Formats: sequence, C-alpha cells, structure tokens
Amino acid sequence: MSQNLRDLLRSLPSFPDELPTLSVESAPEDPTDLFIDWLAAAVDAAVLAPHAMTLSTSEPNGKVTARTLVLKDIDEHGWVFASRDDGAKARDLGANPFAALTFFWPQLGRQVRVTGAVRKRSRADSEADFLGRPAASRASALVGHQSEPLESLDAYRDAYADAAARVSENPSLVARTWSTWSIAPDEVEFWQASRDRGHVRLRYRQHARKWEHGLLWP
Ligand SMILES: Cc1cc2nc3c(=O)[nH]c(=O)nc-3n(C[C@H](O)[C@H](O)[C@H](O)COP(=O)(O)O)c2cc1C
Repeated sequence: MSQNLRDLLRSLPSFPDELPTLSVESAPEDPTDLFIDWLAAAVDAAVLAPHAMTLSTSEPNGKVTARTLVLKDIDEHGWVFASRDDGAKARDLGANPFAALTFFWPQLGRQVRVTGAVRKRSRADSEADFLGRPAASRASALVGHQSEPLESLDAYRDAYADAAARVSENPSLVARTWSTWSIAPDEVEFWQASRDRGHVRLRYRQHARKWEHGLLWP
C-alpha cells in the first residue's frame, strides 16, 4: 500500500460534529421498534437509500459473500428482501439458510446489525412484490442470467429491450424467478457513534421468544 493511500484513508471524515444519542433507559422491548425509529431518523436526515443494507451469506464451503439489497418490509415473519432465486445469494441461502444484514447511516453515526434464520416467502408474496416494482425494474428482472458472465453490454441492452417490450405488452407479467425471503432475527445490535469516542452498543437477543437487551463494550 502506498503512503499516499494510507494518508488519504487516515484523513477521511466518518461522522458530522453533531450526532444523536442512544438512550439505553428508554430502549423499547422489541428491537424492531427501535429500528423503525432509527430508519425514520435516517429518512428525516436525508440519508440516501436509508433502506439499503448489506446482506451477507455463506456458501457450504464457508466462503462468505455480501452485497447490497433494499429492505422491503418488516412483518411477523421477519425482515423482508427480494431477489432472483437463481443467483448466488439464493444458492447460498438454499445451502445455509442463515444470514446477516448490516445498515449504516453515516450522517447519524449509526449502524444496525441483524442475524437470523432465513425462509423463502410464499409465491403470492413474491408476485405482489414483483408487480409493485417500477416497469424498468420488472424488465431488468425478466432479463435473467444475473451474475453470469456477460460477453458485451450490447448483448444486455438487446435482452433488456426485449424484456421491456414484454412488460409493456403485458403489465401483469411476473418473472417466475423473482422471490422474497424473510430473515427472522435472533440478534439485533444498534451502534451509536459519539464524538467523544464513547460509542454505545446495545444488543438485543431472543430467548424463549422474548427479547433481552444489554450494553456491549464498544
Ligand atoms: C443500492 C442497491 C440496492 C440493491 N437492491 C437489490 C435488491 O433489492 N435485490 C437484488 O436482487 N439486488 C439488489 N442490488 C444488486 C445486488 O447488490 C447484487 O449485485 C445482485 O443482487 C447479485 O447478487 P448475488 O450475485 O450475490 O446474488 C442492489 C444494489 C445496490 C447498489
């Protein structure tokens, strides 16, 4: 690594001067309530794509991969995401149905980490999610071949134009490969940065269907 790169990396700012706080005394029983409060604060702070999260999965041989997805919903089955079910993440989840989500909102100095078991949702749920997406996103999901090697951008453009025409002819067309999954959290951790370095970490863990929470050393 060059000295210049090291100097640049050391000089980069992480957080603004003013940061919110995390009050452990008033933390709710259920981590979902705190997450929704924090998401609303991220929306108010104009964080771009505040619903974007890193989904980490692992292959059967232990190799870990991660990518960005958007959170679609939270309901009684868990935190919902959507994707193709013929790609790498779906293969990972088929072999090892456990995953982690990570949210990072730099403007607020906040991170949320979630781990838990993942289950595929119903066909009806997946179809409703697909039909709720903009036409361009539906067309891109219909193209297929996600994560396979692509010989040229023109090949993709042609396939996309074909898919977009199919969507426009038939707006209720659904990609059979589109699926939704829920991650049912067993652990959720909230991390709040502080300018004085007294960062606060609050971890929720589920025991016998009840949530318990406590502080962690930062
Ligand atoms: C901000 C952002 C949001 C994304 N949201 C999704 C999503 O909701 N679903 C999805 O399948 N891919 C989404 N992607 C693309 C994924 O990061 C990834 O490239 C793709 O799903 C292929 O992942 P895989 O090969 O690990 O299965 C998003 C990418 C970005 C940068």
